[in-house]
Formats: sequence, C-alpha cells, structure tokens
Amino acid sequence: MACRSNQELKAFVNEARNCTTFGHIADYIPVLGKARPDDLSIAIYYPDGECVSAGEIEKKFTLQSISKVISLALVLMDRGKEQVFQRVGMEPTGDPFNSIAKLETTAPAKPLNPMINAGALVVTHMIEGEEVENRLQRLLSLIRQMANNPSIQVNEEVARSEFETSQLNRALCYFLRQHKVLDEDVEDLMDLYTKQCAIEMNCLELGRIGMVFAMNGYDPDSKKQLIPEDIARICKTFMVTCGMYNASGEFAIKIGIPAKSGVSGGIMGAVPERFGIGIFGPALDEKGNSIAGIKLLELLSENYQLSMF
Ligand SMILES: NC(=O)CC[C@H](N)C(=O)O
Repeated sequence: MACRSNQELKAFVNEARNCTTFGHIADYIPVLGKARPDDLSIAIYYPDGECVSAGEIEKKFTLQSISKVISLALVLMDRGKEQVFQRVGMEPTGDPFNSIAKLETTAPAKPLNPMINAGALVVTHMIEGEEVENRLQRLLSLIRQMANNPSIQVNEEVARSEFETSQLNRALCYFLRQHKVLDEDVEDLMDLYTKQCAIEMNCLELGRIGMVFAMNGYDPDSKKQLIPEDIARICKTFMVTCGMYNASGEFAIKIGIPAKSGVSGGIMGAVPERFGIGIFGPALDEKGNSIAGIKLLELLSENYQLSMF
C-alpha cells in the first residue's frame, strides 16, 4: 500500500521542505533563476485515476532533462532500436549531464547514453518531421496524451533564454557534427532542443506521465498503448541507470525507483505497475537534482517500501 491521503503526503512535504535551504536554483539558463527556492510540490497518480497531492501543486515548471525520456520514446517509435542505438549508447557516464569529456576519449564519438546532453541532442535530431515546428508538435502531441492535457505548451521565455545562452550545448552539437553523428543545422537543432526542454506543466501532469511509464506505456484511462511496452521498458531502464545524472547509483540504492530529473527542479518517478510520481522543487543539490524532491522520495520509499530491488 502506498500513500492514499493528501494529509499524509503533506506531512512528508513539510519535512522535506526543510532541506530546500541547502539547495541552489539553477541560473545558467537565466529565466530559471526566477524560481522560488522553497517551493515543493508532489503528486502521486494511480492507474485507477486517483491522485493524491501536496504543496504548491498549481505551480508550473519546464521539463528540461525530463523531456529526454519522452523524446527517446518518440524516436525509438520513429526509427526503431537499431538505428537509434547506432548513434547513441546505453552506458552511464559518471560525469555531469553537460560534460563534453567522454566524447573525445571514446571512439567513435558516440554519446554514451541518451540522458546526457550530448546523447539527448542526438536523439532530438532524430525526431521525424519536415521542420522544427512540425517535429516539436509531434513530441508535444505524445506528451499531451501522456499527461492527459491537450493545452500543454512550450514556455517561450524559458526556451529563448536557453537558446540565447546555450553555448556549451552548441559546442557539443558542432563536435558531434564534425564526427558525423549529427547531420542537421546546429541552430535548427538548438531551436528544437531548447523548446523541447521548455515544455511546461505542473506536478499532477508530470505524475500522470510517470503513471503511463509505470504501466509500461499503457494509458488505462483512454485504454491506449501510447508507447509500445518494449520501448517503455527501455526508457525506464535508462531512468534507473542514468536518470538522476551522476547520482543515479546512490539514488538506486537509497530509493530504488526509476526516475528522471531536470534542472528546473522536476522529478518524474515511475513505480513499476503501481503509480507515477511528479515532483517540483527548484532548489537543487550539487549534482543538479531537486534536493527536497530527493528527500521526499526517500521518505516515500522508506515508508512504503517502494524500492524495486
Ligand atoms: N539537466 C538538465 O535538465 C539539462 C537540460 C537543459 N536544457 C540543458 O541542456 O542544459
């Protein structure tokens, strides 16, 4: 049995919120710097449609790196495993998400996995469609179905803020282009990637997306298989091995839930066959994960024995 009451969840939020004072807001994307460090919200979304939640649940945030799991699902559906894994690997790096180091020391220069920026840029470049707008709409359409909200949009201000400042991601793109892992105009790819990262929602919607992954791609409400089971399984495996950046090993040991975080402070969790979790807490720890979000997951995992291991 897991938490089925808002009151119970609220007590966990109050406890976890204490550690927000030890975290820092990411401001290398300037607009993200406006977030309130002590915000913390969570939603647990069950397959029967029940949802328990606590904290500032109406607050919206951008997906950032969480979007990498969904773009991976889309690209695996678009192109198949063989083509995708020709260009991006399956191994954790142990390096920060934006590191360029391993690209130069591994031959061929194939990014080690789709959750680091280099790998995610390669994945986004494989989203099928004629133009940036059309490819973005295909990704948005999958995300809207998973979240069950047709009005989910890109936060244009956040997208622009990243587009204007993202020189390290541009460097990764040019490196990959030189090595023929990418064959797209870098500015077009940056346009699509920064919009993908700036897709905005609240923790209830993120929890629903987590629930669809927990149910192996099946949406029990619409009774549609939104993502084929084998692809949902690949996504969840990457969430375990690389979802929390270079803190994924410790997270697997302490919490044991497939999860993906983003620098805006979101965490999406998928407790296999049971429920989805959406968290927003913008104060980050030194590895870039929501500091109070991790505390909250620790409390939940301990209290309800959620570890899959
Ligand atoms: N860790 C993250 O959430 C990184 C995503 C961010 N848009 C970036 O590329 O830097």
